[in-house]
Amino acid sequence: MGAPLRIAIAGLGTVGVGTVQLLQEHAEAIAVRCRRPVEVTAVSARDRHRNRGCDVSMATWYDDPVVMAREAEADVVLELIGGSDGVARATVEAALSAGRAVVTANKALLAEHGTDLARAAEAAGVPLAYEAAVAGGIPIVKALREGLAGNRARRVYGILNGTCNYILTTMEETGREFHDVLEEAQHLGYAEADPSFDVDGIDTGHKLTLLTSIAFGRPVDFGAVFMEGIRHVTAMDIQQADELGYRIKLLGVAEETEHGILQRVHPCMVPKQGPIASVDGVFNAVVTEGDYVGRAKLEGRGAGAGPTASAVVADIMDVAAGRTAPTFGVPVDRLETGPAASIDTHVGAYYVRLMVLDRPGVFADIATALRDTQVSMESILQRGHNPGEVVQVVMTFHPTVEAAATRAIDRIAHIDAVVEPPCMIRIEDL
Ligand SMILES: NC(=O)C1=CN([C@@H]2O[C@H](COP(=O)(O)OP(=O)(O)OC[C@H]3O[C@@H](n4cnc5c(N)ncnc54)[C@H](O)[C@@H]3O)[C@@H](O)[C@H]2O)C=CC1
Ligand SMILES: N[C@@H](CC=O)C(=O)O
Ligand code: NA
Repeated sequence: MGAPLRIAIAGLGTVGVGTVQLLQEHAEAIAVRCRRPVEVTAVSARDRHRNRGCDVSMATWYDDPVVMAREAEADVVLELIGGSDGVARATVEAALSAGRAVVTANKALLAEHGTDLARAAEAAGVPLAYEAAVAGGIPIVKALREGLAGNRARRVYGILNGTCNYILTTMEETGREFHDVLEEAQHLGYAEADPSFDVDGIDTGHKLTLLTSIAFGRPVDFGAVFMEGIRHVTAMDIQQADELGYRIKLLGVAEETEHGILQRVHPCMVPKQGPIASVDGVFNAVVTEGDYVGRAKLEGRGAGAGPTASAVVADIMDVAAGRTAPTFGVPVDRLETGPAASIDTHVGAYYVRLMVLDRPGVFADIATALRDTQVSMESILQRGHNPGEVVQVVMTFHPTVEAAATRAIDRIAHIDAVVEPPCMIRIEDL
């Protein structure tokens, strides 16, 4: 048995406590596999006296995680605080400067500053590990960076936010309202400190940024990600999707196109029989398409204490066993900058729901708008017939370039009888 690997933990919330519990419960098996024990020697959180249901009495307490990262008797610093700047970033930078390995679950931090932090880790000669930051318990970072490393990536996509998938699944199964279900996801420990990061697609954008870097060997480029969340998706849309043979999922998609790498996050209607549609609740799934391997899919819990701790501990065990890899798969100076494609260039089919005054001539106005913008309609259906009242009209467009679809929807939104902004959801054959 080698010398213990000493761990300092910054942040004792959902993920921090889950990690302490896992390390304690599986201490013996972890030591056997790593050929050395793993010991928590230092901890830091906001409130020293809070009962967290886990024992950290063996560790030295630090009020300031940055001081801990600099001074504690530790080989590895776990950053489990969150946030793309402030104390989380300062903690990681202090740890790397002090030559300590870092394990973090913080996708916001890495999506914003990952390239610089990877450079700092390289300069210090220590690993910066983040399996928990992408799709929680699914070992997708390891899979892409190691298991699939021989391939040239074509596309990587998936359900990357447990909170949104939980909300969409529960709304579909129970007909409950969005806000009610969001509160439940927060109680279960799935949501971010600010849940708008979940429901507005930002968290998925952060994770997609990291997947893009690893899969395509690019520096992180969060600014290039198109993001749209799930707030506008209603029970009506979920029901319409069902009737059309689809389910609605919030997806992150990164793909090579003739215009460059396109990174997009938005709700999608996906075929019920496809590989993504059946992934429910807090589960995430990531599908990768490589030139030699073809399609590979990984599925598992994307949020919550247990699954996230599982990924944090896997990273710790890699450090303990001396298994290291460059942060994004290749050294930072080999990451290749290239063009980023705009969402306007995306080609796909579209679902559009309108709320319109039920009166003659509305369909003719819609047809004119589509003719003028060169968009081809696949189907149109009016729900109900109530002259003078508001009724729902659902359309689908044949595959078209997004710029044209957007122009068409904008024209339609300006028709007098259209009383609410149209709801558009992209249809994907994924
Ligand atoms: N909850 C989940 O399912 C998942 C969370 N993550 C990420 O893990 C990280 C932690 O998330 P949670 O555990 O859910 O958050 P949390 O809010 O439950 O815990 C945050 C912890 O950080 C501590 N903290 C905050 N500010 C501090 C400061 N200035 N000094 C010292 N400690 C401070 C808090 O006291 C708390 O113990 C975030 O980056 C999050 O995005 C990643 C995957 C899943
Ligand atoms: N809030 C995130 C937590 C894991 O990354 C989610 O819901 O997926
Ligand atoms: Na993961």
